[in-house]
Amino acid sequence: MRVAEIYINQINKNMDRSFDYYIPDFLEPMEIGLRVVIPFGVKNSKIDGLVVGIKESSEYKRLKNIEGIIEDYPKLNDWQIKMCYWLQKSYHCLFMEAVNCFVPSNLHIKKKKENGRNTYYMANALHEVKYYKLSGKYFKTEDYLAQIKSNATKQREILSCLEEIPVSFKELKEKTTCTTANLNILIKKGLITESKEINIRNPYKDREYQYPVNTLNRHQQEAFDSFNSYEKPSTFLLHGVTGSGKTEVYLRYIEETIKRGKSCIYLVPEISLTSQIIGRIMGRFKENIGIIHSHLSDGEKIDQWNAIKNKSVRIVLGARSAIFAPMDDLGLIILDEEHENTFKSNNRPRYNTYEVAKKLQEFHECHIVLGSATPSVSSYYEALYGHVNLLELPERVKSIPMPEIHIIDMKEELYAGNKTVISRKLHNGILQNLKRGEQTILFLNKRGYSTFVFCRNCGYAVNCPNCEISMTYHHNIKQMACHYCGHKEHVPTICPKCNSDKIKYTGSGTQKLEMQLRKYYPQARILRMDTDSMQRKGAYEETIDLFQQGKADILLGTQMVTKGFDFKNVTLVGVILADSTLNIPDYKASERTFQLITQVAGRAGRGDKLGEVIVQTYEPNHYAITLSQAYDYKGFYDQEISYRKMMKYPPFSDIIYIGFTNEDEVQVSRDCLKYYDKLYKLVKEEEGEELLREMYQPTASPIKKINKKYRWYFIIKTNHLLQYNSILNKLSEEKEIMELHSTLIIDINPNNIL
Ligand SMILES: Nc1ncnc2c1ncn2[C@@H]1O[C@H](COP(=O)(O)OP(=O)(O)OP(=O)(O)O)[C@@H](O)[C@H]1O
Ligand SMILES: [Zn+2]
Ligand SMILES: [Zn+2]
Repeated sequence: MRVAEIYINQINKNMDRSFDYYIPDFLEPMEIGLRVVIPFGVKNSKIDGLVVGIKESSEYKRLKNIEGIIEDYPKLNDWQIKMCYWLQKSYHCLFMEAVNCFVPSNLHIKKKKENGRNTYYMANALHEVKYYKLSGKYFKTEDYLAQIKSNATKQREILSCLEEIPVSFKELKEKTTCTTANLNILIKKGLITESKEINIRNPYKDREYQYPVNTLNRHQQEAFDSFNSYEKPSTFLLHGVTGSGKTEVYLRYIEETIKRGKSCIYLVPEISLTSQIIGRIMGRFKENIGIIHSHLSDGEKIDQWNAIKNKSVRIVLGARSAIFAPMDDLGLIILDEEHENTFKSNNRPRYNTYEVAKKLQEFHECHIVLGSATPSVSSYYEALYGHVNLLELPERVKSIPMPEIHIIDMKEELYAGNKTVISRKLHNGILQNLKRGEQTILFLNKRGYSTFVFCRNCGYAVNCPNCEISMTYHHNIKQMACHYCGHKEHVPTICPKCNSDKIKYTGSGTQKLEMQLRKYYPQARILRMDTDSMQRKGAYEETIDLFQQGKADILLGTQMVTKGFDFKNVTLVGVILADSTLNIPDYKASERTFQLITQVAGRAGRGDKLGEVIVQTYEPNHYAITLSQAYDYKGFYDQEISYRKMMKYPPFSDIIYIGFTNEDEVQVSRDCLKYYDKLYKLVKEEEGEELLREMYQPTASPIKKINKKYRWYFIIKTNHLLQYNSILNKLSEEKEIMELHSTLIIDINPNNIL
């Protein structure tokens, strides 16, 4: 018997290797990529696994046999298995965690007996519907009946009720008492035929969408022609100002790719998966679209998988996880709003979607298009000096002017006696807009009500007991909540430390802003959009629809309101406090601030009417603010890139974050230091001084504790990522490291290290 190498479907670092099993003859020809059921452990419990290799013999003795193959389970192709190994090694995850990116992991495996053998199938994949009809061999029902014994009552029953028009199994079941076994016998005898049809569970299928074709303007045409002139798989950065019609260009790229007989993946940040983008793409391409996001059930994922595999889906639209769609003939990957940090995964595997796309390019002849009004500094750098082709849309469609941006120094507001969070200019703007019936978007990067509750007498601040970070007061629940762990607490009326009753609330979040707006502008219809108000399913789409239809005057919210919206009647945008992103201790804080201001400003004046933007800040001279005011992307890029170069931040290095968490404060520091020492030794032995200099000392994390777990970390700022990755992989196989009590997190170029 031949031998199969099998990874067990379990997320367990001690099982992160393959196990050998015999392939019984009845399961030949076995293939790599199939899902099988095997006995495992002393109890021989049945468990499923993935075949990753097949060989003639094994170095181990007394192997167990594979029990069966799971029918209907998506088979992994060669390139997908290679991708899994690459993900495992590059992002330090378990092999099975990588596999789970490609296929649904929660299998409801069912067993059935067939010809005396166990066979397995998946209960989730029930939405594949089977149809039966008479085979067409004979003319009359009597002729069919003549082929079988008179005592085979069930078979006779089936034949009597079938015709040459297919009937679903469900319908057949209602009329007869047939079983699949009865049907299979009839199929074998050639009397009936079976066909399968996938009933795709697509919630968007029945909605009517339209997005008429726009004739490309000169810049769009150039971007389109340039893309078309590349034969070999290439990467592009489409840098187009807000409202320049990037979507239209993407849709043309897709159309072209489909024409060439290839398939497309269109990725957007999770939050932008709104009816707006879905409507545009469905409106243009109708049926052959699959929509993948993190809220799909496993059954729905399998449906999508099958539809992609049998080519009834040619375009996949989705958030970052859709990059793993099983397209064998991929021709194009689009990353819309490529600067968004949601393209980096914060869970294992902690992959970067763009890097995954580049890896896919090695297996498929596909183009990659990155698009943004505010490209990440790293992507733009690549476009200037690397292998990325820069395409530019420097103006808005129909030459609509960019809205004018005003900077308001909030210190001056205070001197002038204005103690509210709304400057006089913004106030007048809102009033005027209400009068004219035009819409306003207000952006504040903090949710909740008051962001800081403290005692004015002794300075005691209310912190989360689990996280050692200040809690935010939420007015709707009249409680304080921790934004890291969700812990809730009543606000003390008396200071627990000094018994004074001088408890003060400061700092303003979206909830408080909403209450203030309702007070100042009682006539206004106001909508709030943040993670608190968007918890209910469908709330997001509803809010956007209401605003789109003009049923509200003001939309206020967190980052959610800054992205991608194309509302023609918005003429005023206010940034309540630009500083909130600027003061985060992160090397990307300026970049993030520039992007947020530019993006939210870009929501104004997209129709016939002129737009205006008011940015409130305490740091009116910061370059991220002045250069966004001037719409000077290139100027911002130049300033930022020289700072990155001086500090050796990406793109001039990669940052490897190595963190530990543990409920025990002493243990976590000990484990972190131990790991650091081991790594230090290994790097010294294998690589030498140059790499050692790239390691920074371990320390407690800026947020010392989250969710009751203490945190320590160190970083490596490196130009030798590949060497480090292989050393880290080696280290994680060492017994001492595997036995550390603390949880280890390795994150390459993380979104943040707080
Ligand atoms: N060639 C064109 N002629 C006229 N209108 C166009 C053309 N191309 C696109 N549009 C329209 O212009 C508007 C803005 O386009 P789109 O939303 O694609 O901009 P964008 O570049 O993606 O902007 P943002 O980065 O702000 O999301 C849309 O309403 C779109 O239908
Ligand atoms: Zn006090
Ligand atoms: Zn907490």
